[in-house]
Amino acid sequence: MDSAYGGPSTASAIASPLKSRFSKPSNSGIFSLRKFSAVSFSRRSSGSDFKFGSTKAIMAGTSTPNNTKSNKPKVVTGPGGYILEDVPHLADYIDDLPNYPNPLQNNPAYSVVKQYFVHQDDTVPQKIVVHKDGPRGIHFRRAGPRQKVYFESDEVHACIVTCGGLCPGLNTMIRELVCGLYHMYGVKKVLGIDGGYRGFYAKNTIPLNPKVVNDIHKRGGTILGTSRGGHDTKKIVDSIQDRGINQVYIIGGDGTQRGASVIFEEIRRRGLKVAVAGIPKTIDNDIPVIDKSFGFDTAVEEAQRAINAAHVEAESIENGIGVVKLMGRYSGFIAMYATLASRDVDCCLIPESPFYLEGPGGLFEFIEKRLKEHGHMVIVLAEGAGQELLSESVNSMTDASGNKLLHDVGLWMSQRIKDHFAKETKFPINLKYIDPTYMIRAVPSNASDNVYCTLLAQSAVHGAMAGYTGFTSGLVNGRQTYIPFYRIIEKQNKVVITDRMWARLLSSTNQPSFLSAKDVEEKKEDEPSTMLLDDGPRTDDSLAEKEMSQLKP
Ligand SMILES: Nc1ncnc2c1ncn2[C@@H]1O[C@H](COP(=O)(O)OP(=O)(O)OP(=O)(O)O)[C@@H](O)[C@H]1O
Ligand SMILES: O=P(O)(O)OC[C@H]1O[C@](O)(CO)[C@@H](O)[C@@H]1O
Ligand SMILES: [Mg+2]
Repeated sequence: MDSAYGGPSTASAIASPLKSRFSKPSNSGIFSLRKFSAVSFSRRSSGSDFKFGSTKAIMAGTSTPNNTKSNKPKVVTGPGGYILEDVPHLADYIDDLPNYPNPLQNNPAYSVVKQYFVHQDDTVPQKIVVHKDGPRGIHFRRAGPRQKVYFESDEVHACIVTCGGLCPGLNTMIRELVCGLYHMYGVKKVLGIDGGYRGFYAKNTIPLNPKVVNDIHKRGGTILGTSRGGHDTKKIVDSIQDRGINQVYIIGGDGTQRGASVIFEEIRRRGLKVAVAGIPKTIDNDIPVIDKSFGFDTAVEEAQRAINAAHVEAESIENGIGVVKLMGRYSGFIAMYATLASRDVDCCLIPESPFYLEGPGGLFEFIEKRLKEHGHMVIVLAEGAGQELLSESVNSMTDASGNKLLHDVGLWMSQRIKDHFAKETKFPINLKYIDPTYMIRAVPSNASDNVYCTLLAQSAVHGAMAGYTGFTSGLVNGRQTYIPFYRIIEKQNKVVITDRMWARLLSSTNQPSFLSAKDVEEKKEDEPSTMLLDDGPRTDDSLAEKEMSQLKP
């Protein structure tokens, strides 16, 4: 046990934060660079630096091939419009870094698995729907164990930190990282950072081992604690350096991944042999590129309970209306998926889809129509929906991380509906408002998220052991990948209301779209397509695509 900056501290000071939290109860889709092997192929043994025939390894934004000490995106191009947006490697900026055979090859559990090791050239396409003559597009490095590792097991000193809001699965993720490090690679030194980024320099650390984390996945929250704000890059990296930490696992949402990216840049600037791995966490599912974030499935499932209660209340009384508010600050994924899953919802309102209350085609008109048809209805709204309608009193306050604080749209909406039907139409309604937001976020992860956490955690460990750094471990088209930070932080994932998924929702609820034909045209021009389980064209991106086209002669 050690305290901030590595000094000793009393056991009780360290134990207390942990104690209090403890006391609460085959290759389809994979594109391989080997397909280019007809042309000459070579690779430096120490790093991830490509040179093969017609495929060029370059840093986007520069015209200098193999400029690996640059902090520009690492992009490899190949025939047919193939682009690999690669992740940094420690050997890119540390010369003569030794490598070692992966200890997993002596582990009976793994050595019997045929092709257990991922080929170093396996990559995963971001876009799986392609046209016959279209470019192959952007790919990411496939995650998984490599033949060679760049850390000896007893040299590794790992740390884990959880930042931002809670999300189902945080404890599972911590558990799987610890167990993955211990059981797969024999790593014995793993520290938990207490209370988010600020814990690097302001708090004590928590020693972690498989025994300590054994059943934490059964509890919601995070045994490490979390926080917003408090990111001081210099102090964090000083602390990493002072403690001799050489693998940093950072679990958090978009803000956290931004923080991880600047930590990585500072570590690279100092030339430290420290691998930085991000693991995307967010109940809102607002992180781009990845199929979905862990905890999202659990949130959608848990939301069903609230929607069901709202439905039971609404149908038990004349002209009953159940209003349920779900999380989703800027992205309405939970509301959209909970609505699609439940089938009891008559209207779903999300931040991406503007709506209005009064007049023809407005929400009040729709409510009256639905009540006359069915006698009851359920409205689900994401917390960020309709904030512009409350704009007389725009909330300019932010939380410690700089996220805008929102008004309670659920309460506001409920009152507006009550007022409208009481004063203006004299149409008697019975409205019940349910806000299950924090209850949903605080539950333990479900079975599917637990499995997902295992995959993400093990991929992150394999990546760090293999010397990759500055990456987020993420699922792309159902495959584990390593994604460079700049792709994860460049924008937020949002529901695209001109995509098929939102159209499916509209046809399922039969609610108005609140959009005119002109609005739809404008939206189509503005927006990329939805990233979650949608088979529409993925027209988002691309920093690299743009940069690559600028590089073309
Ligand atoms: N641009 C940034 N640079 C450095 N650190 C950042 C940046 N943005 C956010 N952070 C830090 O990341 C941490 C988490 O950020 P935030 O509170 O926005 O949550 P998040 O990771 O986005 O998760 P969620 O939104 O799902 O709750 C905070 O400690 C914050 O200070
Ligand atoms: O109240 P808190 O804990 O700061 O966070 C609330 C926010 O966190 C989120 O759950 C994202 O993690 C948002 O949906 C929500 O707006
Ligand atoms: Mg966020």
